[in-house]
Amino acid sequence: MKFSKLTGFLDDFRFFFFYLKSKIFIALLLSFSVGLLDGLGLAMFLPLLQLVESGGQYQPAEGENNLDFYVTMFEFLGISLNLTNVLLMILFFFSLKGAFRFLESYYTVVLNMTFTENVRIEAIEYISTINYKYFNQIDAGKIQNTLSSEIDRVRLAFQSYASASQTLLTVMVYAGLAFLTNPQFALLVVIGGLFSNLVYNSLYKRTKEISKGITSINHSFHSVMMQQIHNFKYLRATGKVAPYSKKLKYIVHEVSDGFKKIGFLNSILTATREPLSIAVVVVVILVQTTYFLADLGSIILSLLFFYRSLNQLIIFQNHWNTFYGYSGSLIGYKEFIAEIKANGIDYNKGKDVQSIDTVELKNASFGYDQTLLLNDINLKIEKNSTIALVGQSGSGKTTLTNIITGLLPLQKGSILVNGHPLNETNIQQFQSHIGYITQEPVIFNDTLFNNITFWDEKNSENLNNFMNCIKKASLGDFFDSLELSEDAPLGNNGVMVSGGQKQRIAIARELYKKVDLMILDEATSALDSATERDIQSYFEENKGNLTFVIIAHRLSTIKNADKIYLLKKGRIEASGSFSELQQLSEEFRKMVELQDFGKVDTEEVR
Ligand SMILES: Nc1ncnc2c1ncn2[C@@H]1O[C@H](COP(=O)(O)OP(=O)(O)OP(=O)(O)O)[C@@H](O)[C@H]1O
Repeated sequence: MKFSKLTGFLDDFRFFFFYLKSKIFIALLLSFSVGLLDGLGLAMFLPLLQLVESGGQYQPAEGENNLDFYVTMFEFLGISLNLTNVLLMILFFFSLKGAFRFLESYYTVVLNMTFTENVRIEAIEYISTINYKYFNQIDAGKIQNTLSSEIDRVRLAFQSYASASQTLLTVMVYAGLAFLTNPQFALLVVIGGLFSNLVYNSLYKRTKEISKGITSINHSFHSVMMQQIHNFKYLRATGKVAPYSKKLKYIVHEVSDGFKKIGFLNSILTATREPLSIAVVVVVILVQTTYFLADLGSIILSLLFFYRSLNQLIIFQNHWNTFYGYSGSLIGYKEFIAEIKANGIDYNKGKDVQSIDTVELKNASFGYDQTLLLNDINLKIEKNSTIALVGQSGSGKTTLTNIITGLLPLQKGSILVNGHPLNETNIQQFQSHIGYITQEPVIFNDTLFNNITFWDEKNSENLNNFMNCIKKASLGDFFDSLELSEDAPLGNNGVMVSGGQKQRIAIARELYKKVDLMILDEATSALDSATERDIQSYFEENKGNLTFVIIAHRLSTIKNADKIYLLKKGRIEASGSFSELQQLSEEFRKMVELQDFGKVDTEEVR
């Protein structure tokens, strides 16, 4: 094993040890015990052969035989070496080996499951720390693929690594016993092992390269597949399902080709190993019988150990190549976790937030790169006030709400929550007081009850609360029409409900949550006029009891806002009440005129 290989092996060991601690050593100890007990049992064949040879009376063999001490030890313990005792000892060692084999086998399952569980939990924890800015930039397919198939491949990598380590240890036990029996054999085992390793080295390298390739193709497969599902309606309606599927099929072929190549290399390894090891055994026998005059028992026993050792070596090499086959995923997973660590935030540290009273932005600037999308923003959101953000499409309204909710970090300036810097505040707690109703309502593939209560227990208090929110969000008629009432499923992305219903369900969820700060991002865009009026009147009723930040393209929604901010290219162009802004800003006046304000219309300013 070259030095770089050894450090690679130790690196992987460190990685697995991190998840399993001393469990790894227990598993290795069990494998060692199995090998040793097997060896001890086999070694009893030596006195057995000699007993048979000498007609029942044990006579230590003449010449080189390092296992004699073992036989003498039995005599020392007062166990006389007659045929019955030797046979009983053989039975004893192999029965004990059976018991240890059971422990080893079961413990290996425990080890695998503990590893998989710990890795999955770690991945879930790390994913929950990802900051939104990084999330916006990362390929969603990579996250999905890592969490599903890649983690599984990492599990398989560990499985083969553990099996390889266990068999390697057994190889060493047999080699050690062979060495004790006859050093020449041991030397030949080592030479044989090194020789076959040399032959297979390039195959290992190639397998590793292909495996890395498969991991990256798998990422793009998941990415393309997710997009197909996400945009299925569009693709179906515009006859683009088939051309898009072509992309997917191409990737499927590529993955399959990669696996075939690995399979081909594995087949070479499987097919050539036995002839190669037999060739080594033949040479060993020839050398032993021609040049060394060891006694027959010692030769047979050494060969037995030697052959077992080689067999184990074959198994080891198979596991090792399988490990290489999955090592691409292991590397990918390590890189993924390192990337997430570098882009993660501890959302649960900092000053506690019991409620949101004020949120203030001071000279706040933000950009994904050098280009600032928000520039020198100053605004203060007072408790129970309603502020509105207006401006043309792309002016920065959504980005500003992402800053207010702590989703995106500022590049310059500061954000204060209740007068305290947000970066020293417990963001998780702060966000738990925020309701967010977006242009695209978030619907989970679950029941109406779970969608609104976020999987709360279904007791009478929560059900009452749920029904109140249903009524307040004007979902009463919809609810009455449901055969399964609160248990009605909403389907994937809410396909079983209309756009307006989806938005009202999202509103009901925020009402149930009892928030301090409600962000409405064009919340009424999918509602019909009547429903819009209902929701509007709900906001009117709650105006003064709750803090609202409203992004509204329809100016009718915000005519009573306490303060309206007009955004232009990431800057606040003007601010004031509706009438103040009409006087202050030509642009706002035009927006009002364009919407023929006075009627509740449906046209949008974009
Ligand atoms: N993830 C992103 N990476 C880079 N630029 C982005 C990203 N998201 C938004 N932007 C850019 O930021 C600018 C402001 O976008 P934002 O969504 O805040 O505008 P908006 O006023 O809410 O628009 P609309 O009314 O159309 O929703 C746009 O120029 C947009 O291209």
